[in-house]
Amino acid sequence: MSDAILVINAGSSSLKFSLFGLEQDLLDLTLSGQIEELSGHARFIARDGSGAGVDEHRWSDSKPPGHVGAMHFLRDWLGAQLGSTRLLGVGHRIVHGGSRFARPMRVTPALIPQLEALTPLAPLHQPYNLLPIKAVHEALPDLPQVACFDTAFHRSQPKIAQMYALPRKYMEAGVRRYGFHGLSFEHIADVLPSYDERAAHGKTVALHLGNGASMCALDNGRSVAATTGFSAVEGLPMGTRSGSIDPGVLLYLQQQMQLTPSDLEHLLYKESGLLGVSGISSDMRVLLSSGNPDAQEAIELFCYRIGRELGSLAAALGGLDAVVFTGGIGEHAAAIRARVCESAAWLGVQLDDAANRQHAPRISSADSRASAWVIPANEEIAIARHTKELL
Ligand SMILES: Nc1ncnc2c1ncn2[C@@H]1O[C@H](COP(=O)(O)OP(=O)(O)O)[C@@H](O)[C@H]1O
Ligand SMILES: CC(=O)OP(=O)(O)O
Ligand SMILES: [Mg+2]
Repeated sequence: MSDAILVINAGSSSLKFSLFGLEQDLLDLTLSGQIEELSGHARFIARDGSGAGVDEHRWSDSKPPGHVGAMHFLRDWLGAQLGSTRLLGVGHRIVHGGSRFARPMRVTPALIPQLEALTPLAPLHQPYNLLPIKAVHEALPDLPQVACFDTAFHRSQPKIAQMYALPRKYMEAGVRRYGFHGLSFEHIADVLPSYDERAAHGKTVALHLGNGASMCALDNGRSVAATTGFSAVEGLPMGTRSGSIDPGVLLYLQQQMQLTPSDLEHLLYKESGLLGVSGISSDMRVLLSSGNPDAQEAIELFCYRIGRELGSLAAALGGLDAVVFTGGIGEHAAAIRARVCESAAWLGVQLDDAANRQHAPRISSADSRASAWVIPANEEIAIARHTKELL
């Protein structure tokens, strides 16, 4: 009988899983998959450890599974796959750990309401993250579960980087910068020494450019600043999120254009970013292949904001030794990386065009003062490692 750890990454629109075999203390990916667009054109795809497809399924557009249906599907599907494999535990990505949880936590009945209480801080992520924890707890109460927080990696930031200039009572009430995508940045910091010692121990900006997008300043592998703050809306424009916006705009929209708080939430999280500016799609692939001028402007704004944030994070670091691209866009969109690197020429980044087109790990030229890298995102391995350690 073999042992395994299951990792679940439940997002706002997708449910992903990875199964890691555990042999002689080594984690080995044996199965992974995801159900995407849970409330739209829902589809399931599963792959084995080598990346070869093993199964797929589609739901009719009129009957998407939603989060609960997707979980039931996955429970039955995984149940059939596990055979004699013994599950040692389940690790989960939890977007918000608040100011309290700075490291992964073993799930107990007492922890669940504490995590639920953080829902107002991440209304579009936290409830979905908690759903599978509760489902596993109800079905298999003795199976150990571990909660791994996206915010935890950023607790190393100096206090000043975590502050807003509001009266102190608001900071004391939890209104502060938390930072997100921490599991992805932690993975980058973990593997960076095998790519570039100077980047690993120096001043590096990691760019997680996926559907959600953010950047993190790493000094010797520790987060010292990030573009996301109190919520996962701050910072870069994202697939459907606005990114940073003058708070005066929100007051104006409420007071003069009569948007309610829930209208504003929908606008900022679901209707803005690449989708809002292009009017076409939140998907970078669609925008890159579109001749529509609004789509091109959405891309231009995305890259412009990244360029400005890069300058800001380099200032927080006091220099720049390297940039690292990760996430769906960061790993696959050579044209976006080229634009970002071009805007970072003043910081010493010089692209090697051929390497960039091949998504080679090193995409900067040999004489580039700061190096540039493409490293695949792997939040799941970070979660699996924490889960193994806590068990
Ligand atoms: N080959 C590609 N070229 C350009 N963009 C891509 C490519 N593959 C994926 N992307 C983009 O990556 C984004 C999704 O990133 P991903 O990290 O997979 O998302 P999530 O945040 O949901 O995990 C989408 O905007 C998608 O268009
Ligand atoms: C925190 C966040 O933005 O997550 P995601 O990229 O999964 O939406
Ligand atoms: Mg993601």
